[in-house]
Amino acid sequence: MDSVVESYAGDQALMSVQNSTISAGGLQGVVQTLQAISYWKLFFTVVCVGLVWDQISYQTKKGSIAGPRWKFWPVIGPFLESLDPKFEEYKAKWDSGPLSCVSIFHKFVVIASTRDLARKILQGHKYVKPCLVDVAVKILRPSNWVFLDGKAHSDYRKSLNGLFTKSSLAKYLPSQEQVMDKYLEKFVTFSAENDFKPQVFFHEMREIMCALSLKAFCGSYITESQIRKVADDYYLVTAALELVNFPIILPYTKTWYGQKTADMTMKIFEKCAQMAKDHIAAGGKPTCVMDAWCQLMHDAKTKNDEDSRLLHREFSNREISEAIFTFLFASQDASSSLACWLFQIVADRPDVMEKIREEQLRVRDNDPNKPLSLELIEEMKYTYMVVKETLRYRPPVIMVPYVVKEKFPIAPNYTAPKGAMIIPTLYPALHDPEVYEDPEEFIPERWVEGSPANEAKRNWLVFGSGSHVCLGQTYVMLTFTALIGKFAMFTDWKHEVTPLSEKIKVFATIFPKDDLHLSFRKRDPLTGKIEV
Ligand code: HEM
Repeated sequence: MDSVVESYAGDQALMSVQNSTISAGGLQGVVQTLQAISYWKLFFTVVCVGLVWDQISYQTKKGSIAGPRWKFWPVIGPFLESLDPKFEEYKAKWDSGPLSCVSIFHKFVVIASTRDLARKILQGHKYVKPCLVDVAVKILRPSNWVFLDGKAHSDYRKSLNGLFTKSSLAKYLPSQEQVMDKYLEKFVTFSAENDFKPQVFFHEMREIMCALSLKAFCGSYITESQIRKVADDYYLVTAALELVNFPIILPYTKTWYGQKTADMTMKIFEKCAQMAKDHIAAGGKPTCVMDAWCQLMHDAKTKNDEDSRLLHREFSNREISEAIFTFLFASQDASSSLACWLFQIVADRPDVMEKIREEQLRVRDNDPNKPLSLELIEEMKYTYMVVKETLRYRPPVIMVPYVVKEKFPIAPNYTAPKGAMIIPTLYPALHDPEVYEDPEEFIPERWVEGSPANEAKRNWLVFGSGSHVCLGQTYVMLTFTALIGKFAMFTDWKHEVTPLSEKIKVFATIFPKDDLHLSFRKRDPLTGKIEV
């Protein structure tokens, strides 16, 4: 970099601009000088000044925190590496210091890798707000609630909280169980078609997650073919919202396909919202998130406390569809990541599988067909701990990008500049050896009540913290405890361990690098007999 700066700095153009400006002593002199220099000289002068400015700006913002001494690649910074992010590179960055930085194009990025700094950012809503890629506004639409900040955001959030309470979630379980039963069969059939030889299950895991969410959100208002269409196309939205993407939507590009898929999905949701309104208006009982929302609006009419007043207005079908789309957006990648690791980890540990199976039958009094209910899931203490430990061991979301709204004195020796991206990392806190003994080991029992892990609430950053903490966290714990329990009872699945199984691939969230090779067979839950 030094040589680049020096070679441009040596260019006579810069010198001649300065000298003649001073001697002419006025505007006329400047104009004459500019006329005298060639376009090439002017061009190189501008480039040169830009490069020097880029380095100075980087140095000023970096201050004393860890990070490259200079921007090795002028202007672009480590842009090319960011196109193919590697977990090991992220980890090296976290290990380089509690606060570190990089600069990509004009974006200055601060990374916080200790528990306390991560929490400080997540809870620092006075200084920061969530940062989505530029194109997200177009895909999720500018009117979407996720772009609200401060009081407007917290009021809107309050009106949504009622959709994810335990009592509301209990009402979505019957339709979710239907999806689980369907996919039990589907995974076995898919495996049979490949002679039960292990095959990539990454896409199947994404599909079941999408189907489970859509059923919980839209209940019976969404048809099977609509579920299939959204599940098939949803990856186009993930690809469109990758951290590095072209901010203008041009036809037939990734972002264009992403926007088309989002519009198609929101259209479906709008129709479902009207059906939910009609159902509740006719005195029907809520069975999905949309119903629950309409019921809350309906019930609020006769109440006048502060929270009910937030629901006094009629949320339009379009508004409901946009919010439900954000739930799908927030859930799809993280849930697929959890599903992949959970099925891999349990298959690789027969003792864990055995304990889950034993518990599943015990809590059902040996009736494997006992329907799912909130009370039943709450008895599945061991299975719950397996889900929780998977989330700690392989947290789906490793970093949460925020943007600095106003100068943020994050540490005694460092103030993050306005406009910078600031990223609290969640992984290091969840692998902190001071809190989790043998953090690289998978130990579900570490979560028993009263244990050091359970008491260390400040380290539990899997779902974030503060005003944007995950809205779906209870949903995640209940759904996954129920899901892995049912699969353990009714199927026997084998995982083919490859050299890449334990390696981490970053694709928005984290996945096994070999895309998960599995095979499922039917199993009799009472005798343990496996169908061949
Ligand atoms: C394993 C699954 C999941 C993980 C690990 C996860 C994790 C997270 C994290 C880390 C955040 C950012 C929190 C912060 O900034 O402090 C978040 C936000 C959010 N999550 Fe989740 N999530 C998961 C599933 C879900 C599901 C299933 C839903 C919906 C049903 C959901 C809805 C949301 C929403 C709406 C937000 C934004 C909240 C706001 O801005 O107020 N998430 N999640």
